[in-house]
Amino acid sequence: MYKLLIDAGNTRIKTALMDAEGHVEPLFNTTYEDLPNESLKPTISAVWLAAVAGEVRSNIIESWLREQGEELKLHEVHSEQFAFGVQNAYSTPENLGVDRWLAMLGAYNEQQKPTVIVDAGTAITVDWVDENGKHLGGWIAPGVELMKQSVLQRAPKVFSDATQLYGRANQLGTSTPDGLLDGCVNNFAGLVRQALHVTEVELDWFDYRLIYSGGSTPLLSNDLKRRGEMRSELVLQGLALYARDA
Ligand SMILES: Nc1ncnc2c1ncn2[C@@H]1O[C@H](COP(=O)(O)OP(=O)(O)OP(=O)(O)O)[C@@H](O)[C@H]1O
Ligand SMILES: CC(C)(CO)[C@@H](O)C(=O)NCCC(=O)O
Ligand SMILES: [K+]
Repeated sequence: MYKLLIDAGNTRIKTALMDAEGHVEPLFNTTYEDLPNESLKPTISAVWLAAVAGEVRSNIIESWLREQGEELKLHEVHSEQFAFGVQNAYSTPENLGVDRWLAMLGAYNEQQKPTVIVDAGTAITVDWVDENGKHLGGWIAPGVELMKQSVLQRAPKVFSDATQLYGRANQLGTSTPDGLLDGCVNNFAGLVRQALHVTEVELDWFDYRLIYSGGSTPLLSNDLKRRGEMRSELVLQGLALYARDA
């Protein structure tokens, strides 16, 4: 029997299976539209869900689970004030996105070190956790795709019939579409550099862990990528802590 872990983001759904020994294996990563094409083969005993995308999208997942036939017990995880060694910085802890919460739990339970987590998906979030598991706070900024869309919506002369899919770090655009795509990617890169600046100059951390996750991470320049680890499955690792504990 396996436990099914589900990280339901605003764009994508990422899943993993946890076996009886507590080992976690990735299962699938898909969109809400394509979820009906997925089916559960192994026998599942229960489901652990982290959902940030609201009721409509949670309903899509719940109805998909019902279609899988078995009577599955669904455990929805929410952000807490304190769990698995991590102390939430929010005075209203449940307001913190459960994806951010679980990524911090996943990271801190691997290594009790000062940690910076950058998750670049629909939105870009940055969170800081110190060596005692204290969440110091974080940032929420628009994701790279959202930045592009927000300019397109409000500036009629900016268009985007780009020949390339993504912008380029450290490059200068010489057309409207390239300027827009490159501008958005470099805005993301600038946010990461600012996060490192705050970490090193304001917090005075020097030996710290930098973790990246999310679909836009490949857009960062190599020098920034080299400074961190790519760990897009950390939310699932956080869910696994709850699933193992049950
Ligand atoms: N190969 C890629 N290269 C660059 N950007 C990408 C790539 N794949 C996806 N993206 C971008 O990543 C962002 C969303 O990431 P993705 O689709 O992986 O969801 P996610 O990171 O799981 O986000 P969420 O958790 O919000 O669902 C979008 O801006 C998308 O354009
Ligand atoms: C910021 C996102 C959208 C990132 O996925 C998610 O974590 C969320 O909806 N958070 C709620 C608000 C907060 O974290 O303060
Ligand atoms: K996410």
